[in-house]
Amino acid sequence: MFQLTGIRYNYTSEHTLSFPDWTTTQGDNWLLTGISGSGKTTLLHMLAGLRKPTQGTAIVAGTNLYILSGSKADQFRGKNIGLVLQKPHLLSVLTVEENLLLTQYMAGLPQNKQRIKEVLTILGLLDKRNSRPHQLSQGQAQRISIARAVLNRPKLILADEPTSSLDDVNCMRVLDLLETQAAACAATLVIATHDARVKKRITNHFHLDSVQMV
Ligand SMILES: Nc1ncnc2c1ncn2[C@@H]1O[C@H](COP(=O)(O)OP(=O)(O)OP(=O)(O)O)[C@@H](O)[C@H]1O
Repeated sequence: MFQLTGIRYNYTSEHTLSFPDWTTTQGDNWLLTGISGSGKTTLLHMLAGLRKPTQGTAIVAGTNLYILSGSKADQFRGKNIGLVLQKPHLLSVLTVEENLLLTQYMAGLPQNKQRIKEVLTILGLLDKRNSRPHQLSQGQAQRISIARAVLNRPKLILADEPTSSLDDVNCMRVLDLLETQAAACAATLVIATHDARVKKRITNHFHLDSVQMV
């Protein structure tokens, strides 16, 4: 599904992160683990095309990610990659439904309120479609960010510490949602986490050994 080769990232000239190569198959679920500072978030951002590595290539869904730029990169990401970040990053001036319409628009897809209704129904949030982000609980906002990530039926879903601030019940609920929604899209799912509760559930592990500095 994706293939990362020879990836390095420089935050500064003295600070280069070097990542092992990584290949996944469509529909696999993966855990991305490693101690704090080992580069999990940096790697997820590169997989999403939000950061370009200093060296290396990423083929995602058959496309060479880093040769895309501008609106082409945005549209590719919007159609093919669903992102669940630590904080939901919903636009506060828009309602839940408007945030999701924006997700379709950014991907260059036609407005599809029926699909929004379907996803909100699956996630138990249809009654929140006219709410603004500040009117949601933390758990509800987290589920909206999952709704946004799966809305365009991506081929790859990336989640960065999606459960770290959740209690056990909500942790399992979020994992169930991520797994079932990824399966429904036949997407590859990558969850970056420190959370031992998540580690028990997913068998494929990609571990960043230590801070990979060269
Ligand atoms: N904006 C930045 N400028 C300089 N260095 C950075 C920046 N962001 C991250 N780093 C460094 O890059 C390394 C990897 O950071 P990253 O956030 O990817 O790690 P992580 O494994 O996700 O950590 P955590 O588990 O604590 O979230 C760390 O050494 C960090 O200090």
